[in-house]
Amino acid sequence: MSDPSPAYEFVSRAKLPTRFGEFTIHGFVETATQQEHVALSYGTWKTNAVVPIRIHSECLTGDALFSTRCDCGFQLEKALQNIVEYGHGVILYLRQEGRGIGLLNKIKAYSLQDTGMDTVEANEHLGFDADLRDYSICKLMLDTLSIQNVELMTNNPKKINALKKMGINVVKRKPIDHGVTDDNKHYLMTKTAKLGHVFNPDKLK
Ligand SMILES: Nc1nc2c(ncn2[C@@H]2O[C@H](COP(=O)(O)OP(=O)(O)OP(=O)(O)O)[C@@H](O)[C@H]2O)c(=O)[nH]1
Repeated sequence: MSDPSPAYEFVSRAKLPTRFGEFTIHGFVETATQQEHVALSYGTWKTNAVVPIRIHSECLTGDALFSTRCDCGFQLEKALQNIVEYGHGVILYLRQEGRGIGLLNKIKAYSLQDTGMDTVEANEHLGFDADLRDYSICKLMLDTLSIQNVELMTNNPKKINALKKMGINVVKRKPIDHGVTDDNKHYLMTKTAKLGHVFNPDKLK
């Protein structure tokens, strides 16, 4: 009997010079949905090294359109800088916009937040769970990049648990609490109170 088709596949890689330094971009696809994801790697490492990584969920508004409603763009920039300063590392950029509800639903959720709901209430009002993300593609990405041990840049314990469950050794968490603005303070407080995020309370004053 032939093997069932894999859930995810590596497709191709290429150089990606950026404002921060020269990365390599690695493309992956989810076979069932054809959803595309990328990993950005910088530098080299030995297989058993502890590699600094960030798992970053797509946020078109923050990552590409300079929105200050969230901290996403600031975190992405800081992670790229950290990796270049460190000399090597990886961003796993997952195309799970709006914590998995998609761009247009995120705009609907923003619209509800403009009327006073918080980020969790808005998702639920639209009929979604607060967080629909799935991190399983990270295993193929990390295997493809020969990474077993990581230092994870995050404030989100769910990402740590997801990596541990897939057998990745999370040696350390590096907080990434950059980019607090008057526009996103309430959002970050809600994530801390309702979504389990670990955030330095002094930064939210
Ligand atoms: N539904 C919804 N999604 C949002 C909102 N604001 C930002 N997002 C999405 O939230 C996700 C944030 O992703 P990340 O920054 O990787 O994840 P995180 O859970 O904040 O964890 P860390 O940043 O690693 O601490 C992105 O997919 C954004 O598009 C919002 O108000 N509603």
